[in-house]
Amino acid sequence: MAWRSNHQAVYPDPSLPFSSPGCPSASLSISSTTASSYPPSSRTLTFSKSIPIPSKKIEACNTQNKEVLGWLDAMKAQSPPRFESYMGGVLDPKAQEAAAVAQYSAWRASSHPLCDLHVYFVPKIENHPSALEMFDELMEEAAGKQIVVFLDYDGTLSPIVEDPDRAYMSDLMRATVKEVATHFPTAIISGRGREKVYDFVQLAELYYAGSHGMDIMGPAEGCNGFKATGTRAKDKKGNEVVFFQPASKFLPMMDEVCKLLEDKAQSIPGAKIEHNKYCVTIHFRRVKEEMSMTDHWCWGPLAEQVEIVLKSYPELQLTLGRKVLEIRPAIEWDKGKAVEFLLKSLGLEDVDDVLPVYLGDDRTDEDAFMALNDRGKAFSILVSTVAKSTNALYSLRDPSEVMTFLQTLVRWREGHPQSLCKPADERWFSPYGASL
Ligand SMILES: O=P(O)(O)OC[C@H]1O[C@H](O[C@H]2O[C@H](CO)[C@@H](O)[C@H](O)[C@H]2O)[C@H](O)[C@@H](O)[C@@H]1O
Repeated sequence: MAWRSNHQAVYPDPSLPFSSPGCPSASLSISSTTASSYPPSSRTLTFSKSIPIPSKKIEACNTQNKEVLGWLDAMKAQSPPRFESYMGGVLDPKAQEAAAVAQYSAWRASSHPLCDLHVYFVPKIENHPSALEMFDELMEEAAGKQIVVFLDYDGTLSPIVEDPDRAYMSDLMRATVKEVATHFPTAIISGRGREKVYDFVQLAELYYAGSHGMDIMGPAEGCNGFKATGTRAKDKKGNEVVFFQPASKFLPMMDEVCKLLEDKAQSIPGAKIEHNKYCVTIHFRRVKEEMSMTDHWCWGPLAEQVEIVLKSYPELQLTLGRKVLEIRPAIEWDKGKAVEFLLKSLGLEDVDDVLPVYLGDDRTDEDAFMALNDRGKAFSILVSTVAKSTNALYSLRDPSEVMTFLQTLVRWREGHPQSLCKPADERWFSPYGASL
């Protein structure tokens, strides 16, 4: 396993033409190995030291630390951005809304005049057509293949909410996912701890990969170089299951880091530290973005605390999500590797016979989109209400469209009982049916 010691944030989103207020924009530069494509395959982005940061923005973020400002700027790029015209200046609210609507419809149309035009707020846009509108075409590709479904949790199966402990999925979504799992091998791949995401989903029919894929429960036999290690157990059929945890030796370190951050965050209103086993998540969503007369704590000082802790742990790295910074082991393992691992473990790696479908909303899902793109035949679907730079080929707006898509997939499967999809592989079993 290759190790990385990397305290630069990975996957900031120099997204589209937009920059956000508050923290500096255009302060990121992509390293030479990655500049040709975004998101880059090696994911080592560096922050430019040369671009001056306006003092007003430094004040607003209440930090002068350029590295921290870079993190915050990249984190903000994950959220719906404000629209700035190329002529300079932020558009007024009505123009912003119009720009957002025009841009989004261009982004997810299968073809659109804006795609070929450079207009003042949309430079050029790649298409990520709606997976619902393209459904029939997609299913032509699926003919005769075993579909495997991979689902992210937050923002995909459950709507994004202020309190991460209350990110419930609806009963209808649960019933839909359950139906999906009766027809297709299905796995949930989440940044959350595996047990936590299972508590939300409560379905025994699925595979679960928590901590951004660093905590997988699956078949024990291992395959293609992945030696199955870890705690073993038996499922109901007597199949041996294994917990695959490539970062297991980091657990004491993650406990330590979580404790340190909890101590630091307790005096910061709105800050929340979430222990996701092999990943510690620092939530900014309920922290004031800028300092005010009454709030002396804001994003800048919280991020500075994160930096202080991170500096003492060279074996860990920082990643970004939707209003979260995350600290995780600097190992070469991510959601993309987890997808590959699961496909291999399930004997479903055959590119010609198997069609993986991955739905996710976050920067961390880009690793899975990239892995599937590398594989060739797969459907990668970004869930987003705004136009974003992504490796996904298709898009869906929100969890409600995700549910419609999954229901449509189930109905399609029911209408094609013989001609499509192989019978379930004997090795396909539910690890959560095991008495653990
Ligand atoms: O991989 P995922 O299943 O998408 O998990 C990614 C992170 O999701 C959660 O945070 C996000 O959702 C919260 C609830 O809606 C929201 O409050 C937060 O701002 C979002 O970033 C989860 O709490 C994190 O631990 C996951 O890493």
